[in-house]
Amino acid sequence: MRFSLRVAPPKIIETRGNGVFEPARPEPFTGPPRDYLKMFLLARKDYLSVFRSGDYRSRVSQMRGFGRQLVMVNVPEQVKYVLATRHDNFERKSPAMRRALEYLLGDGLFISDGETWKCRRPLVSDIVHKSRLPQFAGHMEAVTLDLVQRWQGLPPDTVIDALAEMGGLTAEIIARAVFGDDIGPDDAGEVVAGFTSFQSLVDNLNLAYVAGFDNGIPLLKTPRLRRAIWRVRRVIDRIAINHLEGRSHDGSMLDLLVRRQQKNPELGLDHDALRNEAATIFMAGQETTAATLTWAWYLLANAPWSEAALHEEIERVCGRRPPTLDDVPKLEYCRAVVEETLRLYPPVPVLGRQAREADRIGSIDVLPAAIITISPWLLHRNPDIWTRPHHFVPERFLGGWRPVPYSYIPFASGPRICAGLQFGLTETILCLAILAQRFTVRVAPGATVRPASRLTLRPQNGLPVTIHTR
Ligand code: HEM
Repeated sequence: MRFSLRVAPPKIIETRGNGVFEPARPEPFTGPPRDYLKMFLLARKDYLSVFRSGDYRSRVSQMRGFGRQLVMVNVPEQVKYVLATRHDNFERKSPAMRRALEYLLGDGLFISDGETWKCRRPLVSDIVHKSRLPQFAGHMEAVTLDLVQRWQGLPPDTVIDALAEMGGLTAEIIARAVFGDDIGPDDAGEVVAGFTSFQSLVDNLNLAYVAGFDNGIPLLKTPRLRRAIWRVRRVIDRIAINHLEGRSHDGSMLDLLVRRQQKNPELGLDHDALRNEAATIFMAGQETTAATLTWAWYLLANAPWSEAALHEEIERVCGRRPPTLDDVPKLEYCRAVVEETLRLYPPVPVLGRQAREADRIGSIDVLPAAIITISPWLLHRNPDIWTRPHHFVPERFLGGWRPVPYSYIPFASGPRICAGLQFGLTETILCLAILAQRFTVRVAPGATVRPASRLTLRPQNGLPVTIHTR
């Protein structure tokens, strides 16, 4: 008899018809409660496949094994408790997240904590601040209009991967904002491919934590992992070095960081720290917006009534001239599509934290070093909070309606809220409007869409689409 450690992924639920679209999601897990091996094997590849239907409801629950405690929080008030009220006790990322990203990001803001995070957070928030949006929006508009030209030259019915296309688009935008440089499609493609391969190689879980190491242990650097890291870092390092050696003064984010350090040497940002922060902003800002745009195309392609409302709004607000930053506040429906996309497919579907000290969340006593997970995926589909939780209904975000506090957190919340929230939201709305004005996007016949959560939530095998000029 052959013993295999492979487990079949869950089936996908996806329904459409009569003006209703329920987009792809995995069937809830139904295995026995203590089938830890199966759950472990599934979670390594995709967290979403171990959620049971009960996990979607409002509750704080826990699992214990090998002396370790995993607490899952799916109640808005308790989400507030963890992310805001007791931030000091829960600010630290889970060992799995820290270990998964440390080779790429070093001590960059996304995975740092304690004094390093406290010192760098105001610095990074300042250089990506919304007051700088007019400068960044110039890059967003220019790069998207280049893509319009490229798509116009595609032979009819060419099948392309929307995830790779959106990855290239957002890589060029964020590269120009962070490095002030045009990295060009080849280097952008290299970064996107490197990060895709990196994601497929790192585990969602760090087994060493379960074996008693509170901080997990570093990942094994296999030749494939080394190569994936090298592909990303080679591009980022080359551009960063130009700045660090004083060859670029262009008002880019890295340029500002270098100047802040020169003015305030007590910040102690050495060469590596500057490069790590630049790489962090690049990675945090590229992958998330690319995934959001990709999911938005998938949703619109399957909801023609929503696509028509979007086209009508763009025409009413902009006529035939390309949308710009000034139009963004008027593109209310477009914003609603993006907000609903972030509800259904939050690019960071699981926020993992580690308790410093003992604490109490709801009625559960939390042990030091316990892992706390808050899943925007579960929270955003909680039937106790949302009506039609699995359906695509952008209209719910119209007319100034706002969700229950701490029930909608695609950018997290509290002191560690996404530093690039305004950048990311504006970029997604603007790119979507510019492209949707000129094209409709259709999912290629026969393509199956399977959402899979590794570091970010993306369609597992990309999103094959055809592009049609309007
Ligand atoms: C749709 C787009 C985006 C989404 C959904 C998103 C989401 C998030 C989330 C959920 C976190 C917190 C993760 C955690 O607590 O574990 C985060 C952190 C962060 N994001 Fe974003 N992000 C987006 C775009 C951006 C952009 C465009 C930038 C930069 C220009 C950026 C920079 C950062 C940084 C630096 C952090 C770390 C903040 C800290 O730990 O203090 N993000 N983002």
